[in-house]
Amino acid sequence: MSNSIIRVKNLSKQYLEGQASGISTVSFELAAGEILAIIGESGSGKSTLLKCIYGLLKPDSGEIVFDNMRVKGPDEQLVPGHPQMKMVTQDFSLNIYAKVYDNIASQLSNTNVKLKESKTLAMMDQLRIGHLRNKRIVELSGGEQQRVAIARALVSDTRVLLLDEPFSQVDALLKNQLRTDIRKLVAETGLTVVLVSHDPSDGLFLADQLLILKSGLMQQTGPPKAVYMRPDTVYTARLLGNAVVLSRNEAERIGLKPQQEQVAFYPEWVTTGDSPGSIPFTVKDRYFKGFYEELVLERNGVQIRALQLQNGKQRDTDLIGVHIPRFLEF
Ligand SMILES: Nc1ncnc2c1ncn2[C@@H]1O[C@H](COP(=O)(O)OP(=O)(O)OP(=O)(O)O)[C@@H](O)[C@H]1O
Repeated sequence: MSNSIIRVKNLSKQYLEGQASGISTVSFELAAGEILAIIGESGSGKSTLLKCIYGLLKPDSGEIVFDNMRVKGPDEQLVPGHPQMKMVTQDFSLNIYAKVYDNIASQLSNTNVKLKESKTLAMMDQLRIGHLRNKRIVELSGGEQQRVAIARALVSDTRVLLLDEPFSQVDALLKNQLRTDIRKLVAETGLTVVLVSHDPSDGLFLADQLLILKSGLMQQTGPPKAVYMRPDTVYTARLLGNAVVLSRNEAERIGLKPQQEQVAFYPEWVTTGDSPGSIPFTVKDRYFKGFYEELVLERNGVQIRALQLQNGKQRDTDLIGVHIPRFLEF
């Protein structure tokens, strides 16, 4: 990748000698203006990787290169990392008694007061927090504080923004708005973003690239749609789409004919209804989820899950015809 702004090569960081904790030989490249989402279950090493990229943690081996310059760790310089790379953590690290404007403006030097003011106001406009200018941080909601923290991180000509669980403190509606705002910001400014989330939908919606971590090891990277549709491992299929995973024997008991030892499919790949060739399953449970319903289905002692749109056409029957047109093999 010729225009990559961040290159991470064989990065390893173990906290305890001889024990698997931290990350091991992680490598990736990220082009300027792209969003990378690091996704993995709890304890998989997401924060460790982000802290190493930011320069907060000294890796045991490997390197991080920002714009062709090696990022220096905490043992090498007083303020580690790179000045054009900023991180927003879950606690936002804002001065809670100071006003919104001052929290943001404090990131800029006083040598040109007019420029300082115009940059701060422009950044506040971009993040739609201009009306909060004179409010103190303690008077803001979690979502508003999130916007201030991002504005604060970006105001000083930042080129790479690192976000640690950026949506953990906001409700679903606000989360959608913030995710859309971040995408817009990246499209308008060419900003590069690396975000860590335990919620795969953040990565699927926002990212240009996903990096899947398991126990500190990289499982797969690639564009969200490609990784979702062709996961390399059962772990990734479960993580991204809560896939149904069956052994070969179980798969055969519900009429599938796999070649490999494990089969996985997403619940939305299962079609229900009495189409030709469908196989009858017993409906064990129905979970109302709003615009769709999740069904737990059983045949020959094997349970699977399927989704049904709540469009008024579905019937509340105990037996249902099932067709599984596509499945993955591992
Ligand atoms: N300071 C530390 N000392 C010892 N072990 C640590 C330290 N920080 C993290 N670890 C261990 O390293 C592993 C990765 O932790 P990390 O915080 O990077 O995971 P994570 O994917 O960000 O988890 P979560 O989603 O729960 O925040 C875990 O096993 C964790 O217990």
